[in-house]
Amino acid sequence: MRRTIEEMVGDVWIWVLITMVVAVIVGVGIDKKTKRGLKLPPGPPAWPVVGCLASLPAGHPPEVMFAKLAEKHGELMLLWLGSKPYVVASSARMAMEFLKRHDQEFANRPMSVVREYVSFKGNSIISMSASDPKYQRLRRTFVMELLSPKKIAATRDLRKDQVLKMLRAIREDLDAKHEANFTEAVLTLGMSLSIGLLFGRDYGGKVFSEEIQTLVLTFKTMVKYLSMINISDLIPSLRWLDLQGIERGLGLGEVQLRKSIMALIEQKRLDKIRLSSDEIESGACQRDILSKLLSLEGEDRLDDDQLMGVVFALMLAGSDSISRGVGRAMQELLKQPLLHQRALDELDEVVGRRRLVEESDISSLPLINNIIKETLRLHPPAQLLIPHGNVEQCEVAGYHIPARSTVLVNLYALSRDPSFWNSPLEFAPDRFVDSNLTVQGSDFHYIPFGYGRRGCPGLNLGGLDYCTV
Ligand code: HEM
Repeated sequence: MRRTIEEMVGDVWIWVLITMVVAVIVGVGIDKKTKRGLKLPPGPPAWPVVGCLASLPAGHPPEVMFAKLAEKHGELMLLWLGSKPYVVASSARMAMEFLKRHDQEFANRPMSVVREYVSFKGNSIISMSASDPKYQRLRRTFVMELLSPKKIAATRDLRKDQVLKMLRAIREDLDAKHEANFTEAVLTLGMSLSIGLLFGRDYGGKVFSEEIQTLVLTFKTMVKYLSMINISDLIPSLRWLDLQGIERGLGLGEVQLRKSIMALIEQKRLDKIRLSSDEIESGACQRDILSKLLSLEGEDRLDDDQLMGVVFALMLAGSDSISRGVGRAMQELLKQPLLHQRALDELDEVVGRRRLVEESDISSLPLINNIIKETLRLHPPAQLLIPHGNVEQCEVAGYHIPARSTVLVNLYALSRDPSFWNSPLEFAPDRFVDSNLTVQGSDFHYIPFGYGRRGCPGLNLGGLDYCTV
């Protein structure tokens, strides 16, 4: 029997109603069980199902909203967003509790709908569980080999090529149109640095091959979903409705991503078969990250989902952080012509105008180094780090943290804390003169790369990329 659209829509709403009622009952149950006899961190009052969503200060980016709430509720807060517990650390002391003292308990990554798709079902280095032996081996390979200072030094020419290509592109645009889109140029550079590192030097550059162009386009769509708040994450019982249509888009994007990344992986596999024994001997099959990952054997061997997960994670970690940071540094310099001039004078004195900056010059450029440190203080690419998570309920600073909480360390609040920073809102690179603060994170009020077992393995490369650009 044919049913009218009205009847079908009516059915959907009956299901929404039933789901909400069940969720309220379950929500109240969970709420009571979680709160009984436990000292939970302070936070805004929460209603079943929607939690404290209605009382959040609207119209701000999440890090600003959480910093505002922390002024009222304190350095450690528990927010029920929908039916999910979110714990926000807003001070250096609390950052140390989670990232150092309780590092092991909070070294997992909570899953979300979008992360399921972009990690190819939890198979990316960013989202694998910290207790998974495969994650531990992969992370060791990254830190000790792929992103080690020696390996990074070996890829110096690749970075130089990419920067030269960007400068040439800007020059050509200036000559032809008397204007150049610097933001676009830096975005392309961030992407080509990542792609070059992942796939090898032939793949980077201003003009990407067709496969790479498709990959970059799909990548950008998926990144957009990453920054959206998805109702299905906050109220999982409504996931089947996909109210914002996000999961539909993610499904289509994932199919395209798989196609594009697998084509590149297959190409690499073929390239490897064609190499002569001399080339294999000289290490030619391990020059880029993907070739090295394809050469892992035995228990280290990665399956296709894990390879794709790593490719996406590195495109995200490498390209976005660099291009956003460099853009922010330029904006700050344009606002302060005197500081800009001092930076140019330093470059003139140390490098001159006849050659480009070499990576070996960087240690002789104190002001440029401090500009980068200050940019990473005020505009870290991951203002809330990447969410951490715990499996079991545990105690932190005298408070019970519910099992399966999402833990956010708010760098925005840390880097504006007046007990650590004078005039914290000012972009003032000279604050780092005679200071021992380093980006390695020995002081918890300054941890732009995170800290501990989930801290950024690309720290050496990230810093270099900034300086070179
Ligand atoms: C200035 C540039 C960069 C900054 C500021 C930065 C910052 C961060 C931060 C804050 C995290 C999360 C730490 C946590 O959750 O505790 C992270 C994770 C990560 N970063 Fe970076 N990053 C940068 C560049 C890079 C580069 C160039 C790469 C690699 C090519 C990279 C690879 C990664 C990976 C794989 C993770 C996930 C680690 C894990 O979950 O075990 N990053 N980064």
